[in-house]
Amino acid sequence: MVISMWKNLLQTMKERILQQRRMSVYNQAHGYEEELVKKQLQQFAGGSINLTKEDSGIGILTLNNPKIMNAFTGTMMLELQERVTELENWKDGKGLIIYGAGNTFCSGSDLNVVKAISNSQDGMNMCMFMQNTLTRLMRLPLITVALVQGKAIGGGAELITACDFRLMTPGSEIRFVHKLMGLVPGWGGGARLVRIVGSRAALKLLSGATRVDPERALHLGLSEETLSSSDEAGALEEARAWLSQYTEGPASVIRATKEMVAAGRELLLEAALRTEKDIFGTLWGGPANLQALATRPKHK
Ligand SMILES: CCCC(=O)SCCNC(=O)CCNC(=O)[C@H](O)C(C)(C)COP(=O)(O)OP(=O)(O)OC[C@H]1O[C@@H](n2cnc3c(N)ncnc32)[C@H](O)[C@@H]1OP(=O)(O)O
Repeated sequence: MVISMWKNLLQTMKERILQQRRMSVYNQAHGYEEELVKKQLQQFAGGSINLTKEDSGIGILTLNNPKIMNAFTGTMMLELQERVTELENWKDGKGLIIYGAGNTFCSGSDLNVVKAISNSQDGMNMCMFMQNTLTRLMRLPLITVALVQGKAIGGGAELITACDFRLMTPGSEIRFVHKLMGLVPGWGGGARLVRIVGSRAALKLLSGATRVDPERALHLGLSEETLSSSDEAGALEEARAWLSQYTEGPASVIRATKEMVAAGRELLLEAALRTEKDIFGTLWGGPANLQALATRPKHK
């Protein structure tokens, strides 16, 4: 009995690790040693990443290091990974809002960390760690929204591109300042930005280190809407209401919809079509489908 429970536990852990590896971009085959990277990031402490999971199926992820405009310390990078793992295992989740404490989004990587790991190998390790985490965030079966108040700068601008949607508050700004730091994006924000706004607009925003205000972001399709509130509580409430238009209904259907769109976005057509068929198969004849049929709805 104990042995079989132990075997089941091992099997579950193995499946979870395999699933995370499939979701990630880098593993040992790419010379990426996650445990070593984690040990190094652990040395740069400060701030936190907090997650609350609401009964409505909406999660709220807070970047919390307001003294330095929510810049990412090493431990915040580690905590972000932990929170993403928690969200991957949240089976009732439907949506996620990411925002920054203290009325501003995030000013990228903590410059103290940037200076301390300024050799190429350490930089690449940090880049692979963050790309893995943000890719897993992007692939969550949740509809994700970045609520941009204040500034989203550098790595903060990269983080918002890992969300499905962006909402901005009046006076807020998105800015890829990498060029001014002698860099290009490294957390996957360059590749994702091209897919969101197209290569010409992305090239302008990156090579000009351009300030993007809410009006320009709307015009580029980088933001969905400019909210009317500037204060934290009001903006969060507006973001919740905006997201709830898309998360109403059974979790199984919302999650399947996001997974299908993510496959369409990332895979070649034939693979995306096969994935769509597989996802369809999980819903057809299922509880939400049968209930809808039983109530004979008309979609007037
Ligand atoms: C692949 C990842 C690439 C990266 O993310 S590299 C990092 C890119 N980010 C940056 O270079 C941001 C540098 N900071 C700034 O430009 C300005 O602080 C910023 C964000 C425009 C805000 O300007 P202001 O509104 O005038 O506020 P401020 O400068 O007085 O900042 C308030 C306090 O926050 C600190 N801070 C802001 N961003 C930081 C960061 N990334 N790392 C470390 N500390 C940071 C800033 O030094 C200031 O602290 P203090 O009051 O001087 O002690």
